[in-house]
Amino acid sequence: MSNLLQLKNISAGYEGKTVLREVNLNVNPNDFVGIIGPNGGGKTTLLKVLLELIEPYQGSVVKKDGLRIGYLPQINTIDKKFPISVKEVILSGRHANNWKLGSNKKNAQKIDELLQFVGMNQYKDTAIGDLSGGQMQRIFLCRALISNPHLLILDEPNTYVDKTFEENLYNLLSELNKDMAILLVSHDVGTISSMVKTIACVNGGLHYHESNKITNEVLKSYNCPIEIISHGTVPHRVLKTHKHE
Ligand SMILES: Nc1ncnc2c1ncn2[C@@H]1O[C@H](COP(=O)(O)OP(=O)(O)OP(=O)(O)O)[C@@H](O)[C@H]1O
Repeated sequence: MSNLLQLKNISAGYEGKTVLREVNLNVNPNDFVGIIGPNGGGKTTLLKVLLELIEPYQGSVVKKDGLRIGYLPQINTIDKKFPISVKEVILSGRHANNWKLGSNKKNAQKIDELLQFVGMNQYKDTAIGDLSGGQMQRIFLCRALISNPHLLILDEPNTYVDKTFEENLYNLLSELNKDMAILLVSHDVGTISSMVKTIACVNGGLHYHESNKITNEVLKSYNCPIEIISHGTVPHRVLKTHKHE
């Protein structure tokens, strides 16, 4: 198959409660899909299904043979007190894909290359807990990349990233997208629209839009009145006053 990955008619949730209903999604090489949706809409659950961290109630996940996935989790799920160095965190990404780089020398070279890529060479031996949220996120990006993935999955990568690195991150992602497909979960609807190629709205079901234009129709699947405004080069979103049922 030419798809990297297919979700076929997936329903999934927790303890018998359904969060995702009849979701279909195809991911092809060089796709760049922005995943948006309201809080609790099931975006992270969708990623867990893709990563086979939870088993769906119904449907199947079909992966291309040998598919390697790099995953950057939401940083608030990470225990900052975990006693492990930057270098060790990056290396731990190899195991996620059973990916062997060979000699220690090759590992060290690859780590240096990745740290250079995110501008953090001097932090190789620092304890992960001593980094700021933004720095930690960059290290977890290196971890996601160490196995040369075909598909990179990012859950809210811009939550902690400082403004100076944010633009840098988007440049890095468009560079990476030349070699790999990217799925990016973000609340920042405006930013997502300027970077991604297509949009998936996840709100129990999944609505796929073959374009990166955020139209009224896309926003309707959010069930919140959102307006996008542009401020210099960084678009913002505005929520009008509204009540959730
Ligand atoms: N481990 C869990 N056990 C039970 N319920 C869960 C678990 N994880 C998530 N949920 C519930 O599943 C629903 C979807 O959560 P999920 O984290 O997938 O949403 P999300 O779209 O990623 O939200 P957010 O934008 O807030 O990150 C929520 O109602 C949440 O409370």
